[in-house]
Amino acid sequence: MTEILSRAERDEALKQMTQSGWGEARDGEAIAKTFRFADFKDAFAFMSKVALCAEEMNHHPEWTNVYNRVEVVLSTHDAGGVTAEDIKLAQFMDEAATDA
Ligand SMILES: C[C@H](O)[C@H](O)[C@H]1CNC2=NC(N)=NC(=O)C2=N1
Repeated sequence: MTEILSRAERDEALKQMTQSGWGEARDGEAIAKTFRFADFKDAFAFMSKVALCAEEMNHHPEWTNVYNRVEVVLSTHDAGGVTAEDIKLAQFMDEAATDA
């Protein structure tokens, strides 16, 4: 079972990711980011790429899509907080978004 990150570990990971727009959510039990794309097609292409990675990782985002925006919240439900899996998926999302 993936171990939950300590607050210090999570804050350290977040420090690196804050530059790319990730922030704390749910009182530290999740991380969140809103991605904006040129249009719906690009937003959906991003979601399709991430969906395949999430399935591969067996680690899934909570997300909403409105036209060119994708709002994402990541947390490890089984652990009740932020784990390395969330950081790994967040990093994949950042890369997938730049490919859009
Ligand atoms: C049964 C299934 O393996 C688990 O529910 C997986 C699926 N995807 C998941 N996704 C996320 N974000 N957190 C989890 O704890 C999780 N657990």
